[in-house]
Amino acid sequence: MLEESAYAAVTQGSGLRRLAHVLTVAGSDSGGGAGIQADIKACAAACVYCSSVITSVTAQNTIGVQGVYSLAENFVAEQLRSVLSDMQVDVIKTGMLPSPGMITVLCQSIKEFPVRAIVVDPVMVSTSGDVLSGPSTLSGFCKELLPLADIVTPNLKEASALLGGISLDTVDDMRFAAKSIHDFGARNVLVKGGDLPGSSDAIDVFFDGEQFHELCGPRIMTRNTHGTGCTLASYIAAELAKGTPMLQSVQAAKSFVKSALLYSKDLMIGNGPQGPFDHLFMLKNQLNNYAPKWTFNANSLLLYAVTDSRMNKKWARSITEAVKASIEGGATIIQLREKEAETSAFVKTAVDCMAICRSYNVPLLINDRIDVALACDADGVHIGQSDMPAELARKILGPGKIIGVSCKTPAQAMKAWTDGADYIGCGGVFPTNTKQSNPTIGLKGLETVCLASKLPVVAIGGIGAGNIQSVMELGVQNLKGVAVVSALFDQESVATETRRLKSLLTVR
Ligand SMILES: Cc1ncc(COP(=O)(O)OP(=O)(O)O)c(N)n1
Ligand SMILES: Cc1ncsc1CCOP(=O)(O)O
Ligand SMILES: [Mg+2]
Repeated sequence: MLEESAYAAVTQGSGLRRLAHVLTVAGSDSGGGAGIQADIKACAAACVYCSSVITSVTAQNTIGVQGVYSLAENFVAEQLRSVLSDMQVDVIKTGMLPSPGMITVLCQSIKEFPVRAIVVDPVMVSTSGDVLSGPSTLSGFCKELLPLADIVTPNLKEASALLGGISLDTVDDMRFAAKSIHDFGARNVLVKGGDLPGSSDAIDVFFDGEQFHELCGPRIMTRNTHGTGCTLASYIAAELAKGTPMLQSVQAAKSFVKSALLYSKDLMIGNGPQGPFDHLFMLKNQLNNYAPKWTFNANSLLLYAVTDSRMNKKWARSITEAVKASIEGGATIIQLREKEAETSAFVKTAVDCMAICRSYNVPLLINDRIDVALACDADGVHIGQSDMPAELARKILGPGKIIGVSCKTPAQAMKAWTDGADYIGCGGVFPTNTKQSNPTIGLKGLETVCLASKLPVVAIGGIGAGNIQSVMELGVQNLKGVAVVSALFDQESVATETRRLKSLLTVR
């Protein structure tokens, strides 16, 4: 998942690495906003290698499609053979497939050279309204390609076309469409509701054959939406290629498209009504808000130091001194939990602590305060059930920041995951004076939440030298560490106590 290297670098016996690899089979957009060009940029943004088989060349710009020149089917077959017989493709993503014969050729290649997943974007009509693959391809999509698809991503028009032209006007209609398209054999269906009238939000319906998920996001008011469908499908393919699970891949792709549209909303490329957006926006954002999410490594949860200004005051040390000592003792991630600090003092301390943490390459998170996290360019935030909702925090912070959410139940853990969190903090495990009115869940409760969580977990609450090993001995694979306040900071020597806990965590 996230801790996997963005490059999905598999170190092989020889020391060689390989990149996660998406093959896009799609049409070229001379304007560069959609088609093959969008697919390659989306994969590049997701740090995934992208090879390309071109099915058709379009003369296209921000005004519309001026011409389409489709390649001979046997030459598409030749391109497919060249790539698939030589390279280790993880995922195939399909876009414009202009003829039934092209679909047949593709399905034959998929059967001859199986890959880990197939993502089908059933491109039929361009955003400007021009037909890119006509009704003659419908049967090929439904009968040949969809049964091979791991996910298909139609917009409302495409979903309607696949279902014989039915009208789709409500979210209930979209659910019906998702289920009906699933019946063609696609394992997952994402019906995109961007065009659904009468709603300020864009609602997509995801169906995995058992459960429906409504994925809501704000409608971003911009002319620069050309290529969003291609980009979404390619980003899903890229995430799948890295090993991310399906629903999470869809969410990562939605989050990426949203950030790209927001970043590009005032761009002006071309004079027509629909402009392209900037896929590689994160390369340009010096503030790092859009830095790729893979900077989070769940192993950094191992010894998680959470500060407390009252305790540090009691022992006559500053927060910066306490943070530095805990890192020198072996803390692997820091959270500034300064409940009583005034905003300006908190920001100043946070900026100083960031400088320390950066110099040691240890991530620093801010408790509760998204504004402070933004102000000091922290690595992320930790929020509780009554703080800013994680989904909103993700919207504000973008995909590049770490978000942790406190969870006591499997349902909360599931929600944290669908909201786009990176890890959960689970507890209080044992009673503690640091947070007295907090109900405890015990080791059993911790185990239950870990087993239900799709995210890495850090245990918190009353943990110290006497019980740290009983926590880690639970031996649940996604329990990555312990978060500690008083056992580090209500002590005379922070470095000594951190070292003691670290050695207990690392004994074999
Ligand atoms: C790692 C970690 N886990 C849980 C918490 C608790 O956060 P929250 O529920 O928001 O309570 P407060 O810390 O705000 O009192 C945490 N801070 N860190
Ligand atoms: C912030 C928090 N959330 C759950 S318990 C807790 C306090 C943990 O403090 P300590 O490590 O001193 O028990
Ligand atoms: Mg909180």
